[in-house]
Amino acid sequence: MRTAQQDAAPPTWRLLLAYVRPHRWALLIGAVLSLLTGATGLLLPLVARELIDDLSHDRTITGALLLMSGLVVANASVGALGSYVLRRTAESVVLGARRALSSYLLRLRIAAVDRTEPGDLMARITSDTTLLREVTTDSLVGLGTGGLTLLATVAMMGFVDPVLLGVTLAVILAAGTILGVIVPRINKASRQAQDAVGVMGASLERILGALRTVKASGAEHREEIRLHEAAEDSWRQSVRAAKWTAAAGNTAGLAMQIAFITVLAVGGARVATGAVDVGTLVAFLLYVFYLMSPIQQVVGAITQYQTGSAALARIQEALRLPAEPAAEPAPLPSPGAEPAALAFTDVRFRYAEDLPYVHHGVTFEVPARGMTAFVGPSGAGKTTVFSLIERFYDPESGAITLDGRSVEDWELSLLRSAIGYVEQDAPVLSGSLRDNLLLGSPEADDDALTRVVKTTRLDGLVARLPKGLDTLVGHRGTKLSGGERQRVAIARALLRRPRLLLLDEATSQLDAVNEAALRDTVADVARTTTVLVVAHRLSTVTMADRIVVMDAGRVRAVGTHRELVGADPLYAELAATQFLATAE
Ligand SMILES: Nc1ncnc2c1ncn2[C@@H]1O[C@H](COP(=O)(O)OP(=O)(O)OP(=O)(O)O)[C@@H](O)[C@H]1O
Repeated sequence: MRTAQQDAAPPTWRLLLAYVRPHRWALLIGAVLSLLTGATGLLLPLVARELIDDLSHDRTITGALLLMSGLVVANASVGALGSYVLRRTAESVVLGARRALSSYLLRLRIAAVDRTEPGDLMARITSDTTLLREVTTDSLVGLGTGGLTLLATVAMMGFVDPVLLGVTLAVILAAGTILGVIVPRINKASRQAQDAVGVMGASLERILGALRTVKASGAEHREEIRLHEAAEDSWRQSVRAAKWTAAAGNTAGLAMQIAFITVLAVGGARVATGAVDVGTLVAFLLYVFYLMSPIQQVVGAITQYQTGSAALARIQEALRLPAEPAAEPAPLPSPGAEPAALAFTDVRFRYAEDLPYVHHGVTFEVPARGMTAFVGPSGAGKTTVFSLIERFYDPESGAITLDGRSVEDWELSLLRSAIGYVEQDAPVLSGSLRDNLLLGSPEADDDALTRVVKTTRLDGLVARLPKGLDTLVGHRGTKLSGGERQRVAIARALLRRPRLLLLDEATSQLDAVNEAALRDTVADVARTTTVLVVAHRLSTVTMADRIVVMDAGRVRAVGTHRELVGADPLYAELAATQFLATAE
């Protein structure tokens, strides 16, 4: 999902600061506590020098010992508190990123979702945001506190013996040059590892979304191989990142050991010539030893930043996908609201620039109230009409008006609240039957619910289910039959009291009794609401007030069943064949 805009994206550190800004005070407190920990540690070598001095001059060491113990205890307790504050803040940063990302993903334009893999988007919310935790604490704070402690330590070393400091810095600079080569490799490998996790998420989503088909097709083994390949790819890249991270850590560790030995040798020589005393050498060596922690912190910060910035880049990519404007949920139409009138005028539309046109200039009018059926061969563009009304996509040219006003001028939430939409495959979400029915109208009262359950003939099902409306329906409603799912979807749409009902009829047949009952329900609804049906059954078509015949992205005829059977050969053929029933 790399986009051309990525090159123009702001630098990662700026993005990271944007996530961190709301928590800056907590972060500052954590950083100050970390610095205090460092400062208490920095005083220890000086106290040690004092102690050795006292010993060599036969002075009492009780004071120095007490000071040392106090510093050690302060170091540990302030360190623990600082660590807690930082980790808590890092979790808050992750929470903020997850909130922002999940809100954004719910607003994504359908066209953007068409171009992405939902599993990959899920990985961005779950796994990539987790990596922000480390980048906040280890990286941002580590770089700040580690860097400051490093500078303070270097200053103390310069104060103790500038010559030995020169020796130490030369070794550190050499190590720094090597690190400059290693660090970009960590970034690249981390990015690829996270991309592979995304691929794995996408594969999982693909399989779990069609597990029955996968099993029925005997495709488990092939799918297993694909999953394993993605997992192994992530492993390979993570191992590569681990290799470079380990190399970076070891380079820092090795540099410190070399510095320690060099300081010991050069310092020993300086003690021998009387340039410095033993206490100074011991204090300096303690500082070299002490230097290890901030250096490792800084190196860790830089390596963690590489992993985190790779994750951050993936998060930002998702946040740059086209989305709908954020809006408060709109109120549902009031009871008895007027039905809506609809018109398409010369609408041209294609799903993407590299795809052929689906609508080549679609024009039709639907007055308020009554039922309009859309018929035509598969792929004629009937469902696309509904998608354009809902503004899941916008046409390239032409006009779509609802109540005489272009749908583009409607506030999106208001437009959608006026419409009830039943998709062809009638999706049912996991949760209870009640949750599903109330999805679009959470405020509907029990009376309305009971009425709708009755009109959609779900009452028999509710009575049969162990917990009635509160029975869980399983992932994607797998515990319901196809016909039941369809009726749930219709009930859900009706509960919204839509001014325009879009019904994409399932191609599968309902049983005769339920089909007749639903037909009556839809006919009933059409008396007070504008109903548009993509019809696959002759029984539906014959009761429509008007039929729009579509073919290859154009409207070729509009009329009643009787008119069209005689006037339009395609309709006559469809009526005779596809609808599988005899004309009245
Ligand atoms: N999201 C999409 N992205 C790209 N092309 C799409 C998309 N949805 C549909 N199409 C294409 O647009 C054309 C019209 O699809 P549409 O679903 O509107 O047809 P339909 O008349 O409703 O067909 P059916 O009766 O089979 O449901 C088809 O060729 C289809 O492949």
